[in-house]
Amino acid sequence: MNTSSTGADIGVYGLGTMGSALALNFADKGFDVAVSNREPEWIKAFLTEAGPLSERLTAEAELADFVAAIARPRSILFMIPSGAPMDAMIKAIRPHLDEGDTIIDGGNADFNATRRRSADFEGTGLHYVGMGVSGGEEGARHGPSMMVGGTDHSWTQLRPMVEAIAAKFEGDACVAHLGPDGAGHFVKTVHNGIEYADMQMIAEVYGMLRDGGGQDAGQIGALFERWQDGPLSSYLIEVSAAALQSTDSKTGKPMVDVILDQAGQKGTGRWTVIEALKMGQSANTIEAAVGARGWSAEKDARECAAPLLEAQALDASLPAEDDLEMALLAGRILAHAQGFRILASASEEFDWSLDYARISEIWRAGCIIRSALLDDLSDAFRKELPADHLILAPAMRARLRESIPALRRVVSAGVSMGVAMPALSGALAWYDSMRRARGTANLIQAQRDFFGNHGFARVDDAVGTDHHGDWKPPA
Ligand SMILES: NC(=O)C1=CN([C@@H]2O[C@H](COP(=O)(O)OP(=O)(O)OC[C@H]3O[C@@H](n4cnc5c(N)ncnc54)[C@H](OP(=O)(O)O)[C@@H]3O)[C@@H](O)[C@H]2O)C=CC1
Ligand SMILES: O=C(CO)[C@H](O)[C@H](O)COP(=O)(O)O
Repeated sequence: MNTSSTGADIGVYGLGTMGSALALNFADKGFDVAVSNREPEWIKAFLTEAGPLSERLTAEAELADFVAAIARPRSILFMIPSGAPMDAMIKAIRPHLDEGDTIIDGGNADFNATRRRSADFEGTGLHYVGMGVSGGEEGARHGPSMMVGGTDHSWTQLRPMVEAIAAKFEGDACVAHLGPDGAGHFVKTVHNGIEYADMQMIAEVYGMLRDGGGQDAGQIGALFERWQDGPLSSYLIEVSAAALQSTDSKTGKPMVDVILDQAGQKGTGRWTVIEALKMGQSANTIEAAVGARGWSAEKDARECAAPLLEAQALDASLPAEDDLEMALLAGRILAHAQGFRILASASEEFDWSLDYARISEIWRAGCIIRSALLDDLSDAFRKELPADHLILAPAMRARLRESIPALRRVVSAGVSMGVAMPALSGALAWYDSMRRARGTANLIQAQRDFFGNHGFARVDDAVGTDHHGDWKPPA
């Protein structure tokens, strides 16, 4: 057991894509890093890749030696698959830890597991941090956005190191302590939900231009590249533009044309939707994006259906490029608003006091959903926000006033042409539901009371919920 206050500043366990990049980032910023990995042969390869930075690295194959190489109180970052592997590693490392040490799970973890593990650590003198990390390999190596959940003790210990390696937006480090236990992993999960929605909406516009407009990948990529200079400027538009303009060296075809149309998913989008539904919320734009990945997986059924089901399309022309751009902007605002609505519900449910302005700020650089919009969102959260709803912020209302007509034209064209736009049309449906003071749930309540005697509140007595209807018998 190491009782010494000397040793590495931090330990990084798991030298895969993210762990190795983060370890090098820490070393680059002048921190001494102890590293280890399940398969020890990767450690040697990693040290070779580190080049001169290896001077700052201490590599240990045995868990006990790895822990002993870190100065106390220790910060030990795990970048491994969450779930069972993380539980097993906690069990294995725990006997080697000392009072004040912190274990950090930097993977994409289910926040429920993070809350459970944090509760297990409570009162033991050990600390558990759930830290969402976004930015992929490049971000991890040169500046990720990080969402930290855990105790103040751990944050004090970690802060100088994570601020040093984080992406910077105009000098501001894109990392924050967002709350206790699962707060950081929850915010990362919702970040990924918004990521799914934004990716899906971009793919829907690609689909309209390809299937409705007959454009090739290069043309669409060039259009997206031009959009980088406007209000849609973002990492996801940038990578989509580059991907569409890439060529497969094997066939000479556009890269995207040789990729099977079945999207993978590791769970964070689905968790966003599940947690939202559990809290009585529906982020339908995010749901549509998760659902669309599910539909994409049904390749055999779609191939079977293609010659059997007709589009029976109506006359419509391809929307103007400006309309497509504005429709995507409206969809992006609405998807973010839905994500922040989920965060607000969770903050209330788990008593986290999440700071939405700060969350927008740490998403402005380093992470996958970074975009010009996020700077406006952080401003909006710091100013007047009627009913705590992002879409009611004056600046967002102005953006929506400009862009909703385009979203209507694009969704109408998609419906007429038979081009599926589940996320964009879902965003519009949400907007139209939210702007209607009197919706249609009065009929749902009538139906419930009619067949199940469930009761309802009256417009002239909204407090009581036990009113029943004077129902006419069915004919
Ligand atoms: N890739 C990305 O863009 C992002 C990934 N993440 C998250 O970061 C974490 C790591 O992802 P990534 O680096 O991409 O994954 P990789 O597959 O590149 O690396 C996985 C690492 O975990 C180790 N590992 C796997 N299973 C176990 C186990 N049962 N016990 C101990 N160690 C194990 C592997 O060790 P070995 O070499 O022995 O196989 C390897 O070091 C994941 O939780 C992921 O969700 C978060 C943000 C972005
Ligand atoms: O966390 C990430 C980015 O923020 C990872 O890239 C994540 O793997 C993306 O999710 P999925 O694999 O489900 O598309």
